[in-house]
Amino acid sequence: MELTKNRAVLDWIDQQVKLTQPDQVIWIDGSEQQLEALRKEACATGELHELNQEKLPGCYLHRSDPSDVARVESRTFICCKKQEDAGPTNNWMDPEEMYAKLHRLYDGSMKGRTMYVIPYCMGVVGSPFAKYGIELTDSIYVVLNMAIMTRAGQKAVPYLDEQFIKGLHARANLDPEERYIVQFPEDNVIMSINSGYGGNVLQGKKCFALRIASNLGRQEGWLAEHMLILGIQNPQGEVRYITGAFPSACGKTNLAMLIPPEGYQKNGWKCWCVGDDIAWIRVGEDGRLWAVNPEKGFFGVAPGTNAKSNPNALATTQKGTIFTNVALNLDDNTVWWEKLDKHPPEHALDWRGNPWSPETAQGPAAHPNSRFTAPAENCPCISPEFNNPHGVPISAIIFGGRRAKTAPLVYQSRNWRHGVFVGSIMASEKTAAAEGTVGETRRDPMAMLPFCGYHMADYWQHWLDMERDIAHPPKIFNVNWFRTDEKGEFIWPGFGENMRVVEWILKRCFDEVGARETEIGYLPNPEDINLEGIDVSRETLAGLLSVDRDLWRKETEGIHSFYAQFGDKLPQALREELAGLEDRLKD
Ligand SMILES: Nc1nc2c(ncn2[C@@H]2O[C@H](COP(=O)(O)OP(=O)(O)OP(=O)(O)O)[C@@H](O)[C@H]2O)c(=O)[nH]1
Ligand SMILES: O=C([O-])CC(=O)C(=O)O
Ligand SMILES: [Mn+2]
Repeated sequence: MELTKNRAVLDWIDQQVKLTQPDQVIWIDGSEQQLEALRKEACATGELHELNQEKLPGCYLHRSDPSDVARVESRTFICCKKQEDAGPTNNWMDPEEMYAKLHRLYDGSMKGRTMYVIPYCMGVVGSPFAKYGIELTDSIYVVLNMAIMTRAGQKAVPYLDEQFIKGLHARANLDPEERYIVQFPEDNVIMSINSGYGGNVLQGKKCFALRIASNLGRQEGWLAEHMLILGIQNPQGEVRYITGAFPSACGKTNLAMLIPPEGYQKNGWKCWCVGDDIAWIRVGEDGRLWAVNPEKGFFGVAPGTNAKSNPNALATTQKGTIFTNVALNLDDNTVWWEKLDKHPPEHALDWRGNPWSPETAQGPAAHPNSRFTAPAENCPCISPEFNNPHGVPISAIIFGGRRAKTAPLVYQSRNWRHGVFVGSIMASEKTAAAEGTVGETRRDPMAMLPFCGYHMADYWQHWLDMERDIAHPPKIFNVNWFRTDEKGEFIWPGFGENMRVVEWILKRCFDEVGARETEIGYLPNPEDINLEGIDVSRETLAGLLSVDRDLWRKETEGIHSFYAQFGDKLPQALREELAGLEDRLKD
């Protein structure tokens, strides 16, 4: 039954029904009863596998097509009227041409299938900062994931107005050559086809909350960012919030759920997770930046998650979770992935569904980009502010990536403008979160390369312009947990121990510690990072905090060639920041 009489909504749905020709149309009301019926149906068809309900209540396993396991950046398009508005880092096609192409692909694509209508809200329902959309999909997997990741169903319906975001997804025949993830920012339309993988087809996430929302943020004066939001409570009971932008699979979920080391806990430190992937950030009436997490769940990387690295994430996945492309432990009908524990299951099916055992293994049991979709409310450290419609005030913004060498453990930018520069030159070694060669270094400004829905240079200008409105800007930092030694091993223990760096960052924000000025920004005096209780010597730390002038000179060459593609559009402020850095690196 239709959940609304809103003509604009119904007319648009009618058009999509005519195009895709499903056998039936079902509105998702968000009720547990309806979702449970869909889970049953998906289990009957093999789309989901029910896991051990005693050990993992409400948990299911899904295997995607082996050709469809990560975001496909080469098939992701920003279709605005002028190519120049999409910029050199986005794929572009003329909207009319793209609509024509897509209409051919969607034509009759839902014949014999059901179209589900998912009304949903990004943000807290009814909040002045929330945004609403509808995703039409023929995939139960998408419905069940959207129900975890967004505030979906009846409750979003009264808020669907003229500006609602229109999304259409069809699995079609999963042909990788005809796979398209398309955003039309001028029409607030999202269309994805021939994929069933999360990041491509859970449209609330990257398509809406980043690519479309970054456009809305630019028009309306706010920022949509690929950032975690973390609250840190000190022994005095004050909670301070930081956001962090790291590229995909570079540690946002892990930092967002950080558990302070024992010594810190004894002294009364505690951390709270507000968000692990996306932050919508606005200037508050008090002149500070305030961040909300528009999502309601976590779509997190499974491999590497374990009781030691991220016990909060592991606990979050123990009920009501959908696992995608992990291994199935046949001994007790539970899940397994690399590094979950030391003992791989004796009898297992790998992520493709083929028999797998540690002795005969040809490859990993779980896909390196296998994921869990888990409700945020399961998280033991979920912030009491999680549902606060105004969000939380931000003291620091952290950028970071995987760099084996160049970037030190942490440094602070000189000011907002320099901080925007530091974000714009972010680089990281590629991970399995997207198609392509793992390990190659690529520039990923603000971790937004695949997610910025307009011209990257205009986006930097928007960041620079925001300064005018922020009376009390957060301080901006860069971190790198991933420096390696000669043997290629990580030098810094990372994970919970990153608290030591976060403490220094907060002290800087509240003028509680000094720093030394270097060519690239302010670095900690090594004695100011607490090393109590870890096996890291002062010398090792000094190494992690060193700035190799030769490497940085090479780095500036890389920045030049990266910046070159933006031509005249590159903000003058960033040109000047680069020149300043080069100057300071001269002998
Ligand atoms: N060495 C080291 N590895 C880390 C650290 N934090 C996270 N990782 C590893 O990085 C990988 C991805 O981490 P996540 O926290 O899931 O990454 P994310 O940024 O949330 O990724 P997306 O969901 O793709 O946006 C996992 O394999 C982690 O084990 C750290 O401090 N040190
Ligand atoms: O979108 C996805 O597939 C998961 C994600 O968070 C990312 O890749 O940054
Ligand atoms: Mn992400």
